[in-house]
Amino acid sequence: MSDTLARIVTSHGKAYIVELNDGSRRQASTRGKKTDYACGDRVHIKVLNAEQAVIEGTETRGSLLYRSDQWRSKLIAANVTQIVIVVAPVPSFFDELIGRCLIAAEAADISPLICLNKSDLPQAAVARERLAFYESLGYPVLALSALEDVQPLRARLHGQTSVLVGQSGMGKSTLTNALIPDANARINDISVALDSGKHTTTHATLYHLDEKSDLIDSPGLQSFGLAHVTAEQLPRLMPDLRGYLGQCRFHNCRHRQEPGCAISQALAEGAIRPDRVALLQRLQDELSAAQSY
Ligand SMILES: Nc1nc2c(ncn2[C@@H]2O[C@H](COP(=O)(O)OP(=O)(O)OP(=O)(O)O)[C@@H](O)[C@H]2O)c(=O)[nH]1
Ligand SMILES: [Zn+2]
Repeated sequence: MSDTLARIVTSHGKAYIVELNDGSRRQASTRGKKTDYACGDRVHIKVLNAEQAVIEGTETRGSLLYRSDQWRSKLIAANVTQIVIVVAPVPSFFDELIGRCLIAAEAADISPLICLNKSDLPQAAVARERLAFYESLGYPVLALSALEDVQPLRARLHGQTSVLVGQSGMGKSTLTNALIPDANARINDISVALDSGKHTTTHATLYHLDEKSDLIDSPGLQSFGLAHVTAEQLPRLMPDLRGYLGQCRFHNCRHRQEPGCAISQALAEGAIRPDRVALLQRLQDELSAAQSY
């Protein structure tokens, strides 16, 4: 038995697969009831034999993505450096989801990339115009067609550990399959290896795109909540609102009906979009509800 470093490449309930530096893999379990490990975690393990290992602890994480709602929060991916928000002209995408993903990325200190897929469709021009707003906030937008060529995206994934997020129908699976041709087959192998007959739906898998680039795929990443952000933090995570912080008359301003609110004033003057203030207020309300549980 020896102590060594490894990376969690699959998490599936309490069962994990870890990859050692030599590229070999082991099924791994944790000590006791400890389950707060995530796909992408760099961990210390004790190798038991050619098939099995025990996870002893994790290295400090560069970032951590949660899936959270009012009631609970679950780790899904660690050490992610980039969130790719996949949108498409058809079906139409929601600014709400883009806004939430961008805030989550800011909160976790992960770079976001907005990827406009299906740019082969005629409706792509209108979608591009809608996305110009996010570009004006400083977020990169990449237009491509998963059916024609994923190379532009592959180039943007280089040197990163990325995750794809997006509404259903935007083309995440098509993109993933184009980037990792045998992804489905590998997921089946993993399910067989880890699933002892039970149905465990939450799993995340890390794929190597090349020596320096990884892609984490997780069904739980299609939408992730923001319950780990505080209501007060929110405007700081929105680049168009950030500049007004500290300018309201009251230091604990909630940016609603308060007199002397810099955000309300900017809204009245047309300097901020109404849907962005509406998103701020909706998230504030959701977070207050979650925190009172
Ligand atoms: N025209 C066009 N169609 C595409 C493109 N990429 C994906 N599609 C189509 O869009 C539909 C949805 O693609 P999926 O990859 O299943 O979308 P998804 O985001 O994984 O959706 P869920 O599985 O529901 O989460 C399919 O019919 C694809 O063939 C593209 O670049 N151009
Ligand atoms: Zn205010």
